[in-house]
Formats: sequence, structure tokens, C-alpha cells
Amino acid sequence: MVKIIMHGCNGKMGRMITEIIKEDEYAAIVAGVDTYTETANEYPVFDHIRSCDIEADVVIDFSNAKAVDELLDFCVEKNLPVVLCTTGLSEEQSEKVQKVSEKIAVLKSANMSMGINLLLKLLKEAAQVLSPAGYDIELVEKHHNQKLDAPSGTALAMADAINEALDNTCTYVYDRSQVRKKREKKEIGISAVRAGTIVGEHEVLFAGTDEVIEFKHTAYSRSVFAKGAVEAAKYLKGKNSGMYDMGDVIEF
Ligand SMILES: NC(=O)C1=CN([C@@H]2O[C@H](COP(=O)(O)OP(=O)(O)OC[C@H]3O[C@@H](n4cnc5c(N)ncnc54)[C@H](O)[C@@H]3O)[C@@H](O)[C@H]2O)C=CC1
Ligand SMILES: O=C(O)C1=N[C@H](C(=O)O)C[C@H](O)C1
Repeated sequence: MVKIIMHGCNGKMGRMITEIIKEDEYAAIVAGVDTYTETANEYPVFDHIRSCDIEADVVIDFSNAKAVDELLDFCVEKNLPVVLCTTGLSEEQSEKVQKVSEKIAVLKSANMSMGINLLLKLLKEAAQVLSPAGYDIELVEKHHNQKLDAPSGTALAMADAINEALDNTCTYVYDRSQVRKKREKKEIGISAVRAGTIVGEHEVLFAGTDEVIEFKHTAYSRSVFAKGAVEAAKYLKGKNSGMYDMGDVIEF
């Protein structure tokens, strides 16, 4: 049985994970943390990670980038592995995550779904064939109107996977409105749409002369992220310090 502290327990993802874990005999939420506490949870809820004094095996975090620094400090002090799913971290925060992983086990992933993690592999292969052949690469992501960060963590992870496969030769372009010039060959264009209740859509276009190849992932429910996060927590329990990702959890 994996005992979990759910950080951000009253948010959209925290609530979805709470429901999923009710049906899971190998995992239990022993405490929740959320600045919003006006709810009736089936486990104790604290308004700050520092107030949480419940013993656990792992923390799952779906909260807010502003909350991540304190969470990481807490996890180091308590020697607690953490599944870090919050997106929109600054460069300094990403560096801190790396440093912290020298002391505790950290599994960081911008997207916990099976589909996106498979796609990250496929995109690398496609880029290595299509970019040298002159295909332009553009990425479009769509999310609900409550999302704070743009572009999505997943879009950035996809761009990073492609860039890595191309020996980090690409530049990312987020906004074409300010400069009047043609696109460069080694650009990856990244566009974000925010509308309604879209759970999450990611589309990657490889556009050549007279043909376009499109890779598209659509999440129809947050359960795909929640299930992945719970599997990640089970995987991380008792692990040595280090950086882990969903590639360690999902075997293709
Ligand atoms: N890695 C992945 O697969 C996914 C990542 N996300 C990311 O997870 C994060 C949360 O997403 P949602 O649940 O949709 O957002 P949400 O806004 O519905 O929930 C966030 C929750 O965190 C709470 N919170 C804010 N500050 C806090 C603090 N200092 N301590 C504890 N709790 C705090 C809020 O009160 C809220 O209940 C976002 O960054 C989002 O991009 C979302 C879905 C999938
Ligand atoms: O905020 C969301 O909702 C999501 N955020 C993640 C991201 O930024 O990539 C993953 C998912 O697409 C949903």
C-alpha cells in the first residue's frame, strides 16, 4: 500500500486523483494540502505543506508553480519522494528540481498520460527523418480557459524532445506578430489556444512541400493524467534519490 500526500487536493486534478484512488486497493491518500479548505474531504486537509504532520511514502503534486519551492524544501527535510506534475515552473525552479533530486527521488513530468509519453518517443524518430528533409515543425496546443501557464508544459516537453533529437539546433518561436520575416528552417513554432473546458489537445505538424504529417493527442478526461500520477507514486515509493520520468514507469 502506497501512502500519498495529495498536494493541491481540492483542485481539478487533486479531486480526480481522489476519485481514482478510492477504487485502488494499493494506494491511499493519507492527507491533502490545499490553500482552499472549504470542502468535505475523506482525509485530513492542511492549508500549507508545512502544517502537514502525517507520515507518508510519496507526495503527488498538482498545485501551482508558486507552491513548488516550499514543497521541494519540505520533501528534502522529510526525505519524501515527490511526483511533480505542476507545470509553468521557471528556469530557476527547474534547476532547483535537479539539485533536489540529488537528495530525494523526484519524478517530474508535464504529462502523465500513456499517449503523450509514447508520442514523445515517436516525435524524436519523425524529427530525425523529416527535419533534414526540410519539413517545417509547428506545434499547437489547446486547453481550458482556467489554465494559468502558456504554452503548456507538454508542448514544451514535445519541443524539447524534438530539439534533443536534432542535437539542440532549434529555436522556439511563440509569437509571429512582432517581426515581419519568413520562418527559419530550424524554428519550432509553438502556439497556445485557451477556450472553454478543453481538457488538453496537442498537435505537431511536420509540413513539407505538398505534404503534411500530423501527430495529435486528445485527452477527453483528466483521468488519463490521474491514473499515470498514481502509477508514478507507486513506482517512486522507496526509490533512491535521482530524477525519474514517466519513461521509467511506462514500459513500451
Ligand atoms: N503533469 C500532468 O499530467 C498535468 C499537469 N497539470 C498541471 O497541474 C497543475 C494543477 O492543475 P489543476 O488541478 O488543473 O489546477 P487547479 O487550479 O484546478 O488546482 C490547483 C490546486 O492547487 C491549490 N493550491 C494553490 N496554491 C497552493 C499551495 N501553495 N499549496 C497547496 N495547494 C495550493 C489550489 O487551491 C487548487 O485547488 C497545473 O500546473 C497544471 O498545468 C494538470 C493536468 C495534468
Ligand atoms: O493545465 C492543464 O489542464 C494541463 N496541463 C499540462 C500541461 O501544461 O502540459 C498537461 C495537460 O495537458 C493538462
